[in-house]
Amino acid sequence: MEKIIVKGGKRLNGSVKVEGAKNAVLPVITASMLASEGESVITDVPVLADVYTINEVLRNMNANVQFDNNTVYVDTSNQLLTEAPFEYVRKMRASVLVLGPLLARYGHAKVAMPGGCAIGSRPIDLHLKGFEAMGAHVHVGNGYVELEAEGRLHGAKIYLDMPSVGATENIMMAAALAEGKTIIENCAKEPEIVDLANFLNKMGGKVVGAGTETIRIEGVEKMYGAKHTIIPDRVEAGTFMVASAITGGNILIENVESEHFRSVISKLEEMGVTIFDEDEGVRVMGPDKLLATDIKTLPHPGFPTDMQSQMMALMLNAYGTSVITETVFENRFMHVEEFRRMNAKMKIEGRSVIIEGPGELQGAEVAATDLRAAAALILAGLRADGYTRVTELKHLDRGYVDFAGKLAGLGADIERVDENGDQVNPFAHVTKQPADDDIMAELS
Ligand SMILES: CC(=O)N[C@H]1[C@@H](OP(=O)(O)OP(=O)(O)OC[C@H]2O[C@@H](n3ccc(=O)[nH]c3=O)[C@H](O)[C@@H]2O)O[C@H](CO)[C@@H](O)[C@@H]1O
Ligand SMILES: C=C(OP(=O)(O)O)C(=O)O
Repeated sequence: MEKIIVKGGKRLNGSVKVEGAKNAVLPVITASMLASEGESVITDVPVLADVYTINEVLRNMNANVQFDNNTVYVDTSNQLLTEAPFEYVRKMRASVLVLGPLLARYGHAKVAMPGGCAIGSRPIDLHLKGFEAMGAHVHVGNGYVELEAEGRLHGAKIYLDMPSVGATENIMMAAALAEGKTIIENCAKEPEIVDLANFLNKMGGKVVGAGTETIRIEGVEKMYGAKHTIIPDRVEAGTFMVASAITGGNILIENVESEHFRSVISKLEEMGVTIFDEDEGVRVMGPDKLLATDIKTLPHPGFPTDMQSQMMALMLNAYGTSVITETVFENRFMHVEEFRRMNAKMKIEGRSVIIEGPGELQGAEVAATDLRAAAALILAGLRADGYTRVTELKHLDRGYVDFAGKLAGLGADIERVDENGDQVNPFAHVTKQPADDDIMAELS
């Protein structure tokens, strides 16, 4: 079993480049299935396990997909199959994002029903309600959800009970090829939604209002492959900001859109971190003494749930009482038990965690419970006394490209080893690009 071993105590220094956003590239790759003519060329694609998974999903549906040099080429001009089996949805919930494009293009889509996961029950009822409003029949049974429409979907006015990112994306993609106008109210406003809308428009779609709470889509009859560059990953950027803050470091984070994570910047500043824009990126300097603060996770532009566990690692080192309230996912505190193994003093009260800091964090054997928890445990290890060994790295590899290597490049005492203690870098293939099958086998 691979593990990351980190020895605490080094101040980070230098610069690090952020990848394209995982949560933007997954819907963009599925949206490319809307094209019945021409190839889509998607650049700045991060070399992540989730990208390999979504590429495999598309290939299994008969799409022609190549991934080379951070660029994904998708050609879906031939007839596609309309089913995504359990083996993919089990690996990655975002596989449900094939529903909207397939339904719109073929009037049929069948996908294994995603179950709950380590962060919550995560139903897809809002996606399905949206499809129904556009004329689809929904059948759920034998572990699958199957959608059927007679003829073209029709535009509809859809109010989302909550601003779900996935439901907004799936409905936007379905509406892009529907007949007439769709209005999605109370939709998600995340930067990844705007990125998807921009891509749809390049494909010939007519989407306006992305980034606000109402999106209007005028359906078109046909869409075409398009060129698109993925936005920078705001969660990876935020994770490196915490890495600098927790070590009292001084790092430049390159390839960022700081307006995408204002809420994170403002909380870090409250904790005493110095942050400013430079020509090449954002400079982040950690203070000698971190101050406690409170955060409540919310849909964008509120504080992102995907930064909650990393902030917890930081608050464990801050002076005073910090409170984290998680309102987006009902079960995103699995990492608390792992932090306790590192001698963290904290208690869970309902949907909040109360942290008394600063604790004396000690290195320990810990297991990642989801991808952000994996990063958070490594961040805590950067400051803990002695060695922290983090296992279950399959979670980390879903969302971070060579996290240990990038931290080592900033001066951290960190290595990734296999069961024999030999150093490994699962993303060394970034430069050599072996066959995708080898990478899938390596990552599974
Ligand atoms: C691949 C991707 O982009 N993943 C992100 C996406 O996940 P995802 O798109 O799954 O998250 P949603 O915004 O849909 O979920 C938010 C909340 O809405 C609930 N819900 C959602 C859909 C639905 O039909 N019914 C329902 O009740 C969920 O259980 C959750 O409690 O947004 C989350 C919230 O910012 C992020 O943490 C994930 O990293
Ligand atoms: C929860 C996340 O991703 P996913 O929705 O793919 O599980 C995440 O990126 O933190």
